[in-house]
Amino acid sequence: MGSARHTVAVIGAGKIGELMLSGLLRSGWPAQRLLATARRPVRAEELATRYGVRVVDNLTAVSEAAVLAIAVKPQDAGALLDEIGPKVPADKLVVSLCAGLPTSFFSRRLPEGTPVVRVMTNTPALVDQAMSAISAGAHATGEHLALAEEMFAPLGATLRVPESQQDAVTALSGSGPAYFYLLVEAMIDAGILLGLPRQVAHELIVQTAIGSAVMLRDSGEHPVKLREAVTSPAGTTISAVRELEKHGVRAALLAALEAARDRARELAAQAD
Ligand SMILES: NC(=O)C1=CN([C@@H]2O[C@H](COP(=O)(O)OP(=O)(O)OC[C@H]3O[C@@H](n4cnc5c(N)ncnc54)[C@H](O)[C@@H]3O)[C@@H](O)[C@H]2O)C=CC1
Ligand SMILES: O=C(O)[C@@H]1CCC=N1
Repeated sequence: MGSARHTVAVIGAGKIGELMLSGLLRSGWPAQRLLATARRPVRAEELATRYGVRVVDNLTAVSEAAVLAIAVKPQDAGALLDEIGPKVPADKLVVSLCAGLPTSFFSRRLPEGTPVVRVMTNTPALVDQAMSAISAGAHATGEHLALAEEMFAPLGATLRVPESQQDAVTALSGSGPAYFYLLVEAMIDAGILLGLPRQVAHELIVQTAIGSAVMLRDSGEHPVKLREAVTSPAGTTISAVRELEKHGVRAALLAALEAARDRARELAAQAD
């Protein structure tokens, strides 16, 4: 499939589809090489005005685009594939962004030989800090993977993973931003409990989150080492850590991510 600047159609441009469109545009992908589809006319109008891309119906997208990025909810993928599946020429690349759905879900509904790539990205794509994990399905070659990487690299980091890891990836990095936001929200509430004005608590915690994240990425140190460096003997941090352990925060995270992984599997079973 060669290099970039193929026409990419985002089928079902909701939250994630819009992030893809805006990221590709920021990276210099020409607007005339992007198409989007939407169910509601108001949404179509909004996307066309905001991004200057053509919003078309699904079948037009299928015939005009070289790459079809499927960004509908997993629960809507079956109906979408009933509509477009038989009409997709086998030389198109189908890129699924859907949580849970294996590439075989698409392959079974597409003409024999159609390449399918599965990508799990996340919402920090909005600030070019996404984590996108990319897997080849049946008929997807190295070239198809490279093209998918070319589309997602401008949105942040990319990583190739075996498809068998994608449900776990979804639990970790796909849903991951939500866990961090929840932690931040809870810590801001704790600041209120301690008597700080909300705005002050917000500023303290957000900058602390950013600083900690940059250190995690750039210091090369294991998180245990970074935490130990904060934890003074008989100090404040260890008192807080004791409470976190007492309340089972570590076990809660293990159980939470396992539940997210299981939900991804359920979505696939329900869609089939
Ligand atoms: N929100 C997130 O953080 C992430 C979501 N995903 C995946 O991305 C996909 C989309 O998720 P969201 O953007 O959050 O959902 P969303 O509901 O915001 O977007 C889906 C869009 O698809 C449209 N749609 C549904 N059926 C359609 C059809 N037949 N033709 C045209 N448009 C159709 C809907 O109207 C909606 O605008 C899901 O499969 C989800 O698993 C993946 C990674 C992260
Ligand atoms: O909650 C969800 O199902 C989607 C997939 C990963 C993040 N959001």
